[in-house]
Amino acid sequence: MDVAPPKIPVIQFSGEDVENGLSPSSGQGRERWKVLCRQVREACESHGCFLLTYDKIPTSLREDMLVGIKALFDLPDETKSKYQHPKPYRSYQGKCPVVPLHESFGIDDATSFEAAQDFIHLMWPQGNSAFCEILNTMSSKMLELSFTILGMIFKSFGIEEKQYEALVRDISSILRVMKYRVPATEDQNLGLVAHTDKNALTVLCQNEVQGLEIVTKEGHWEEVVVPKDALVVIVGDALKAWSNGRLVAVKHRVVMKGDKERYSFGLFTLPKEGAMIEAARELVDGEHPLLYRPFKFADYFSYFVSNLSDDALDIYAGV
Ligand SMILES: O=C(O)CCC(=O)C(=O)O
Ligand SMILES: [Fe+2]
Repeated sequence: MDVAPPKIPVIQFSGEDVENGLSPSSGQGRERWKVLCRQVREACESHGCFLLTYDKIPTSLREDMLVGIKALFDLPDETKSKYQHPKPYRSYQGKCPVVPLHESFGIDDATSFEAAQDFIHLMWPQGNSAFCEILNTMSSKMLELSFTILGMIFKSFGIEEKQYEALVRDISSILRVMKYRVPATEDQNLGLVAHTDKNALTVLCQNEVQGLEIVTKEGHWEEVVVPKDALVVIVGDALKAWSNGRLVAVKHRVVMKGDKERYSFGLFTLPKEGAMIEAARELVDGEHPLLYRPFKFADYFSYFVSNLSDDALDIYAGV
């Protein structure tokens, strides 16, 4: 008898759950919050990702964002190519031979109005204040959500508040927006090559076109069927190292099927330039010996960019 593969966990919480969980006055709310924190941690331990429905990122904002992104990719190649950045994974990337279906931009700290404005101004010199506002609001909401999720993981591991505060101080973000074209032939349907995210935590949002796949613990590719209103949360290498390998940095890719273009965007939280990643003391003991030496995230990232190895974290920081 075939055993159905374990399903990717779906977790639901609301802005009210977050408030109740953190407010000192609500006993019941705090209990529910504890359960949610455990669900989040367990999903990150068992799958390295989960699907989330969360009402503080309204559907209308998601829709406006997707409309704006489509208009962005509809700009002439010449305009899009003006976005060049010295750091990897930011500059406009289009029709690269390895992933010809994929186009993307990466905007550092789009949560700052000035950064969002600079980007918009380069793409639309005549102005596009409506999309600037949407991009900035969406990034800020996604960053706040990322901090909430990181806080939930810390709480569930029983890690002191001070360490969480230090992590938050040391985090910045990149907003990446992506388009995947419809493949001309079925054998050329790879939208994005298999990889683990190098950053701490990724929160992804997509249009109705599915395509994301993850490698299960059993080593099989499994499609992530994302419900219409859900977000996808993915653990990256930095968080895996910080958790001393307790959380899984799940390998994933995008495979295009059907005849519709896929649009997605993700908020990637990552340690700031110069920040160190060091396994939390509470997560290292006799049963869980230290797996990764302390390292500077930026150095690890440079190492990855020049080697592009699948097991970069183990090779670079494994003890
Ligand atoms: O488009 C997607 O849903 C996935 C994107 C992704 O995995 C990435 O940019 O790292
Ligand atoms: Fe990814």
